[in-house]
Amino acid sequence: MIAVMGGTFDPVHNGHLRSALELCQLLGLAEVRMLPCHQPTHRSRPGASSEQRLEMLELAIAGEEALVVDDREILSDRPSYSVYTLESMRNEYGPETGLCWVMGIDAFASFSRWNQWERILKLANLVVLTRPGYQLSPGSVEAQIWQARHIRPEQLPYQLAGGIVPVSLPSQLEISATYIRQQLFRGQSARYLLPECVLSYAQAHALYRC
Ligand SMILES: Nc1ncnc2c1ncn2[C@@H]1O[C@H](COP(=O)(O)OP(=O)(O)OP(=O)(O)O)[C@@H](O)[C@H]1O
Ligand SMILES: O=C(O)c1ccc[n+]([C@@H]2O[C@H](COP(=O)([O-])O)[C@@H](O)[C@H]2O)c1
Repeated sequence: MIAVMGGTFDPVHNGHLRSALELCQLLGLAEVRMLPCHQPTHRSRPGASSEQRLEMLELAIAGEEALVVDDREILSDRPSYSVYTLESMRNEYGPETGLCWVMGIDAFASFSRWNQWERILKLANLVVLTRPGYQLSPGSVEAQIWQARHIRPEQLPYQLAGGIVPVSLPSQLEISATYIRQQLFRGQSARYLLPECVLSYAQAHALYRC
């Protein structure tokens, strides 16, 4: 089974890293693939370039066997639609490999607005990480999809795609890249929210400043 956590990672922080590591342990996976997007279609242009976000991610996970960078979106010159990415992964890993797209429930809350979301569910399972303070709106399309498709983590090895697996990880670190960027814009410290090497990189490259 292949698990991939897509993100803008502008910058990557301990909320992403700790979640990916704990998920890897919880599901008994060899690794989680960390996939930075290149040209986000759903949000404004990131503060750091694709190459800088990729370099920060590489620094952050250096020496951690359970986390692996997947640079396929950055190497591709087209808009970063997850459906294309999952098609590419399906072609690479073949029809018999289970694929899991990992996301926070905040991201899942707008899943019905993703490009070809129904096709995404034909290509992969969704692993949705619960986060304090985030809930699906009752009656929303996402709440209906959730209701219709949720499965338990133990069922994942037998389901190649189409299931939704809610996961509550032990660490629920309420860290966001938005807050980190705000701290740096204000000239305030962002220490302990992200790896020191990533913070040093951001400072050395004058990222997230006015
Ligand atoms: N602290 C966290 N704990 C668990 N999942 C997270 C956390 N922060 C982000 N995620 C999830 O990681 C994925 C990538 O997130 P992203 O790169 O947008 O980070 P972010 O901190 O939410 O950034 P921003 O504040 O810029 O929107 C998304 O699926 C998101 O839900
Ligand atoms: O394909 C889409 O339409 C789509 C819409 C919103 C988000 N995504 C992907 O979801 C991942 C998390 O997005 P974000 O904004 O939380 O960093 C990232 O890999 C995005 O490319 C994808």
